[in-house]
Amino acid sequence: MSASLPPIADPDSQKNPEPEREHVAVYTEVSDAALSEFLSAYDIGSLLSFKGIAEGVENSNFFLHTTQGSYILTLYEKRVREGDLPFFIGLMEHLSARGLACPQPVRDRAGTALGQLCGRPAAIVSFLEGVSVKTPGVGHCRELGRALAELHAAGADFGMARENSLSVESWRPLFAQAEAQADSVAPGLAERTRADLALLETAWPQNLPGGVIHADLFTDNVFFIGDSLSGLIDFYFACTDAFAYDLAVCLNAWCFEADGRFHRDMAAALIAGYEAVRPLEPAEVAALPILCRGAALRFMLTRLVDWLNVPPGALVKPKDPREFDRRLTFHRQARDARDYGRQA
Ligand SMILES: Nc1ncnc2c1ncn2[C@@H]1O[C@H](COP(=O)(O)OP(=O)(O)O)[C@@H](O)[C@H]1O
Ligand SMILES: N[C@@H](CCOP(=O)(O)O)C(=O)O
Repeated sequence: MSASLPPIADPDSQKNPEPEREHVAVYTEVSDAALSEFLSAYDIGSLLSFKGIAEGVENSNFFLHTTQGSYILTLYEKRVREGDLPFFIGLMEHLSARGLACPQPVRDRAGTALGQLCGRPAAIVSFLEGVSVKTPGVGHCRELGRALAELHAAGADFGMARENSLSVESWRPLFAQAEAQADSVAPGLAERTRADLALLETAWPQNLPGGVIHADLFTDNVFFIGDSLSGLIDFYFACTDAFAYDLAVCLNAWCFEADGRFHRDMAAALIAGYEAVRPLEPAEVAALPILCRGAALRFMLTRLVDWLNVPPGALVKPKDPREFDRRLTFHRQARDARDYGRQA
């Protein structure tokens, strides 16, 4: 399947951002015969229906309804390193066994949770009820903060580790791929990014409390039923890093408008929800502004590289790097955690 994209390096073409997910993100077609053979290894009943899911960027996802229930089938596409899959699958198994509302991988009769389908690594996970919120409020942020701290606690005795391949050391090489064209996306972006990189590489905090983090807990990866958080999905950026960095990712993802306006009340609720479960240590509180600035730069850079490198026939419209350029304007002037709504 293919879809045409607007010219990507023309900022005016996206002055009024359109919905970000307008293309079907199913990269691998799965035939009935291939699916039947794949499912014959599992004890999940017989197939009632099967449908590709448009949302999502990285992988091909399908809803599966069987006589025993609902599931998600994921075919892992090229951007996910195959060697990382045991970490992701093992982590979801671990967290769901600890009671966290996240997808639970389903093992086949041989006890394996990772198989092969249509030439791709593939897994079936439990279906989570709920919907993601497009315009979160204070209550959602408080719930999110709680769930994030619960995730950090539940991951404490997980036996595997995975380096954060998108942490500070990766940002300069990422920027090198985009530097020459950065100013065509936003005037002055290259110079601003050079200055941010220089500062962050010097000031990036080390030795903060850490463990397993989600690292991509944006609104599309969190489900709610009514006002209650019902599940966390998409663990495919999860890694071992500072807990407070995960909080910084969430502050960026949940507490800003696309135009850069900051919602202090939502940030305060997010931090308070987190601290109701796991109080931050003084070093984490002190590091919050720099962590938020780094998290914003990380998403600006990955978006920028994608924006400038849309492959022919791409199925998914790239996300706008300028949203994070605008957030960086806020982070550059933040002095301490009080600017993010944390009570002193
Ligand atoms: N366990 C799940 N339960 C319910 N829906 C899911 C589940 N996993 C994925 N989905 C659906 O599939 C979509 C894409 O999943 P996601 O993991 O975000 O894909 P990608 O890694 O490709 O971005 C989600 O927005 C959601 O609608
Ligand atoms: N959250 C990232 C992009 C990753 O997309 P996801 O669908 O895998 O969460 C961003 O906003 O840049």
